[in-house]
Amino acid sequence: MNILLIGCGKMGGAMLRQWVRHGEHSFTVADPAADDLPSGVRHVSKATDLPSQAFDVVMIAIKPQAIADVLPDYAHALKEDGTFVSIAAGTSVASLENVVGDAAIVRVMPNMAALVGMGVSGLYANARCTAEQTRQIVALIDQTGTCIPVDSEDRIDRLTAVSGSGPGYVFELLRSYVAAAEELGFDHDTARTLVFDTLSGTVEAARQSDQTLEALRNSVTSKNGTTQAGLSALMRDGQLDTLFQDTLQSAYARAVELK
Ligand SMILES: NC(=O)C1=CN([C@@H]2O[C@H](COP(=O)(O)OP(=O)(O)OC[C@H]3O[C@@H](n4cnc5c(N)ncnc54)[C@H](OP(=O)(O)O)[C@@H]3O)[C@@H](O)[C@H]2O)C=CC1
Ligand SMILES: O=C(O)[C@@H]1CCC=N1
Repeated sequence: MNILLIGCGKMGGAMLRQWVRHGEHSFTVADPAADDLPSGVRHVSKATDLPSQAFDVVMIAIKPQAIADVLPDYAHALKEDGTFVSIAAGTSVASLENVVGDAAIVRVMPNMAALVGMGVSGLYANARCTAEQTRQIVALIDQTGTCIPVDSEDRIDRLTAVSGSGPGYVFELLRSYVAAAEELGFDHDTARTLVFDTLSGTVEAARQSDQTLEALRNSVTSKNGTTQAGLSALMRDGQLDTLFQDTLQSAYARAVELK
């Protein structure tokens, strides 16, 4: 497919690098600020540099607040049977239709793990998308990690709170965990290795196990042992659950505000 990427910042740039690595599609980037693009990617800095109806996919990867101003200039570049794909948080299909009219529109919510080809994305296609258009976009997003199609737009906003914003929570957890390991006397590099390997090894063990997460936790918690002492400080009589619930609800509420 011939794909136009509007905005090539942190998220669009991460996905683009995976797509280029797969080598299946042609890309043009429209972003005045973009430099250091992968080789083979075309760059335009003005919408007027683009021919009409040249692209199978126009991918919107700018900030939600900029879409209404920027997208109208690029809408002419999509083929009549092409697909608009938006990765913007919140911005609804209805808001996008207000800008581009009645069109095939797919909302995708990726996450920053796409940087290493391990992203997880939700995908919602509006009623104007044919089965073939949806299949093509699912296959495209699969190249950045895992793609999970959902059948309601609200699911995309909920998924934004879980996995779209998820790397932000995980980076912060890692920062705090590493800082605590340093407080306990480890140098920074050793603290990073201990925490990162504990995290990634434990996630993999959980993925490969058929036991519940609660059973796995209990299996490493000796009665009156060190893990029990640590966990009772971490869980604080249910406050950890409340903290995660508040975190996800706050992110979801913001996605709804951005509609
Ligand atoms: N970051 C993340 O983890 C995730 C982000 N998203 C969504 O992805 C979108 C982009 O976010 P993110 O990559 O973080 O943001 P960035 O600011 O890193 O990227 C946006 C890019 O668009 C460029 N841009 C601004 N105006 C224009 C224009 N008129 N034409 C073309 N390009 C323009 C910006 O340039 P300049 O910097 O000069 O303004 C920048 O390079 C957002 O809608 C966000 O909701 C979704 C999931 C995860
Ligand atoms: O913080 C944001 O709004 C974007 C969308 C999901 C992750 N980052």
